[in-house]
Amino acid sequence: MAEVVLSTRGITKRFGAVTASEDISLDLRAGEIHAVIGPNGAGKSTLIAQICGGLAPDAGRVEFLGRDVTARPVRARARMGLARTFQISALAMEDTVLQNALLGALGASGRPWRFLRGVLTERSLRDRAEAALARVGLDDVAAVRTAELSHGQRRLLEVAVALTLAPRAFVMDEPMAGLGSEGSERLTTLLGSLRREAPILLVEHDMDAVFALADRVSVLVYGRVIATGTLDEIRADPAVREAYLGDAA
Ligand SMILES: Nc1ncnc2c1ncn2[C@@H]1O[C@H](COP(=O)(O)OP(=O)(O)OP(=O)(O)O)[C@@H](O)[C@H]1O
Repeated sequence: MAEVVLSTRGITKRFGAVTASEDISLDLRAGEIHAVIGPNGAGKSTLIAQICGGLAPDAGRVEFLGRDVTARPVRARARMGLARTFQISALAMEDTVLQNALLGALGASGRPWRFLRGVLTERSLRDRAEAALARVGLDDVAAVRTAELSHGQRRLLEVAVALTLAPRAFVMDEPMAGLGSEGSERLTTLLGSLRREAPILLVEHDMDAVFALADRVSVLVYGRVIATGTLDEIRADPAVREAYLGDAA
């Protein structure tokens, strides 16, 4: 079986009376896209926040590249190669496409932000940013202000920013949200090829994308993983059919 790159073990998080994550153990293996699906409020965002370091679990641990990273902050995990894309865009809209990619490359280099001005002329960072833009097909709009991009292009730029980290794993929070069919097809093709570079934990509502991309799926309901398996296993699982997919599955 492929190496486990990222995992949670018994992650639990409570907000008052609500248990948003209950004893969640998940693995992301080399080469795979592992989708996490679940209805609104199932606890997907809370899970991602604990995996990426924005929220500390009440119990359990997160391991990345064989290390316990539970106590490490977001930036430390990012520098290890844990690349996250956001549900709500974190791009600087007034900056150009290339500048956004450079900011990602600078963050990955671990250097302080005051070196930003020098970055525009520094070859290695520029190369890294330009390579990431080419990888997602945005090299021809590198000089364009990010605010002028279409929604779909911004999603691609987010992936490019994540790529500048030289990622060892991606965590993607609803990358298909708000995309039309052309945008989703383009992003689906890109994500399908990215799994060879680094595995993807894909939190996604768009079931077409999940069915097209996922090697395995975990179904989250009321903070618990009720099933993990291949698409066929998930489709056939009676608990999943009842709780989430309904008879249409
Ligand atoms: N900071 C918080 N304080 C209190 N309750 C919270 C907090 N964050 C999340 N919750 C609760 O935890 C549960 C899980 O929320 P979460 O946002 O993780 O779900 P989700 O699956 O990401 O939902 P969606 O698909 O709507 O984004 C919900 O009942 C939510 O109200």
